[in-house]
Amino acid sequence: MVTASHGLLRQVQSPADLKALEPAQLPRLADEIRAFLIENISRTGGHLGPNLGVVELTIALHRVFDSPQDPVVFDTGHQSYVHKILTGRQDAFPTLRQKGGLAGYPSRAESEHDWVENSHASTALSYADGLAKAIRLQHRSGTVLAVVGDGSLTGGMAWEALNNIAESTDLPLVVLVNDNGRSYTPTVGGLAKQLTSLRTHRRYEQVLDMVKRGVSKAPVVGSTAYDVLHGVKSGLKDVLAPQGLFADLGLKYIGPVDGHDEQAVEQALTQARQFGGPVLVHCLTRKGNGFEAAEAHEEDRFHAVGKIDAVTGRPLGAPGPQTWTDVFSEELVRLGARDERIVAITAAMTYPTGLHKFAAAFPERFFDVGIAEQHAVTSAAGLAMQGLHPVVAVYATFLNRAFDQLLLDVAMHRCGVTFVLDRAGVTGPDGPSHHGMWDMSLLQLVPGLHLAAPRDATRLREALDVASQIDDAPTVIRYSKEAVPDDIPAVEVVDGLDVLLRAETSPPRVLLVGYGQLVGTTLEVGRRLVDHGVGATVVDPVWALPVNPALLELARTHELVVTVEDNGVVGGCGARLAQELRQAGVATPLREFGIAQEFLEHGTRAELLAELGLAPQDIARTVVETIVAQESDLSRDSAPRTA
Ligand SMILES: Cc1ncc(C[n+]2csc(CCOP(=O)(O)OP(=O)(O)O)c2C)c(N)n1
Ligand SMILES: CC(=O)[C@@H](O)[C@H](O)COP(=O)(O)O
Ligand SMILES: [Mg+2]
Repeated sequence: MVTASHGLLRQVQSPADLKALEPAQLPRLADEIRAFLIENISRTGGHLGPNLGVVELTIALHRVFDSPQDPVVFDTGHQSYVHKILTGRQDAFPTLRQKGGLAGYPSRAESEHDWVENSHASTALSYADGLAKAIRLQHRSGTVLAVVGDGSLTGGMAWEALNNIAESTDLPLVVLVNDNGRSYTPTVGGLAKQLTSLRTHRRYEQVLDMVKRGVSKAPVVGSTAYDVLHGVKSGLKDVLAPQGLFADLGLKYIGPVDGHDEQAVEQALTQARQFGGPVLVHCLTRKGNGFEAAEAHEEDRFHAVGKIDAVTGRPLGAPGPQTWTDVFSEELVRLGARDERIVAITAAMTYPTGLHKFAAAFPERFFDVGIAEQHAVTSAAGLAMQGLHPVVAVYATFLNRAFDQLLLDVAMHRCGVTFVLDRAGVTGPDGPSHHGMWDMSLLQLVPGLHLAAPRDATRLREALDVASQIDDAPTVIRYSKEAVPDDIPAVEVVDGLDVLLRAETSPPRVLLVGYGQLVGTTLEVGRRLVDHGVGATVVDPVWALPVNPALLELARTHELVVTVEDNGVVGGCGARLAQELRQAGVATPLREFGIAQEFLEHGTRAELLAELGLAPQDIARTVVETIVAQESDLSRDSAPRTA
């Protein structure tokens, strides 16, 4: 939404328009962008805090660099709204993160100025390394700018890239570190300490002031504050040893620069771009800057908000229903009180995964490792080897990058580690790299792994208890982003299978196997079939892996098996059950329903599930069509063959 108070902003529809502005106009532009962000994101929801923190530095980078000839890459991409505002997409903001609307991350389909769409952190420097090498190799002009947050720098990939970048002297690459001291919560680890020391060193503040006042005539590029101080006849007596993580790695470093002083950032980026080799510009910013409610929000500075009041920042509407995360959060504290072997690990997502209650109750048994899922998993293996039972809580999609660690560091060593995958299945507004649609397919490859997809809170609690007692293999519990449904009781239990609906007709025709959040849908399908006179049995194995042999026996007595899961269909639980049926010689055909194995755009979870044909009525219709087709095949095959 663009109002009259955005007069100056309306004039800026491209980086060229931005470059044409006088420096004296930029503070007003920054104010208008902040107002625009608050007005729009308070209505749509989104990453308000991160974007309020990058207003000035995004203005500066688009005045210094010539996008898209100079590729600008955002790490994680959640902080690219200002970039979008300045590259001709202001009018689309009322559609942010909505189906068919503006993506919440860079989108190559939206703009030539967008490069990286993956919302998984710590990738930007590797992309930038490749982009810069290509420019150099092809003797093209252009300098790559990578914008990376302090949190994303705690990811291993970032250091793999820095290790390569640091050895080069002529790579056309500038790294802008957006250091606001936080991921959601304050950034952890030695890196955070290093950044803090750079940020708070007494002399650096004076250097900061000098750079700001333009006192320093000495080239600040390629030097630490030590050289700047030496080069400046400013009477400063102290000298600073060339210090700091980045300088020690051999990277040219400029900073720290006040990331809310647009001219200071412009000056630093100008010098860095001219240098002709890799330079790291360290900008200090505040997440949520300019919105009091965000800056005061202790938990995460409005990292990701729903619809809120644009003045007070308070959530609009009544508080939502209990979520899966809420149930897990409380149950883990109970489990931790009962079993002191339980320890918990997060990868910089304490609150989003619900571990904050466990952390408060058992601070010495809680570990935040930063955005470092691979490290989290193998560290968990170490904890398990010493007799503890780690619970690693991550969003399902982020486990992808730690698959090798789970397979070989945990499972091969028969370590009892429990993985709790939040946001499993279709998530919605965060788009293709956020849907938790890969884990069931990946994890069914892991020998010995147990995977539970609870259908309700009671099953989640039970699964967590069972998992905590399995100490010779990985256990996985997955649940979606939605509210937790009311309990769905079993009408009977057959060899570990929860029977939710027993066919009245004899023989029963369709065996419906539901998994996790879609068990409710599966039960609704069963009821529709029964209403149409098709005998249906509905079961929930709860533990999808290993496959319960009782499913194979039940399948023998039905004409068709139907599986319904909130996971990609390729390699999903349906595919795995079909394989087990074949291996057991059970000829009953199986029809899988799940997420099409494609990159799904953003939208609401309900919209996307319906689009995938996972609404109960659609599944029921397809099942009836399948049954009818089977009947006609049967009658054709059994009809006497005419000569
Ligand atoms: C691999 C991975 N793990 C977790 C996340 C969830 N996540 C999104 S943004 C974020 C914090 C990023 O912090 P930082 O890089 O400092 O950026 P800021 O939000 O502070 O601008 C996290 C943990 C993610 N996107 N990718
Ligand atoms: C950018 C990122 O990875 C997270 O901030 C994500 O957007 C949060 O998703 P939820 O809103 O589902 O917690
Ligand atoms: Mg940060």
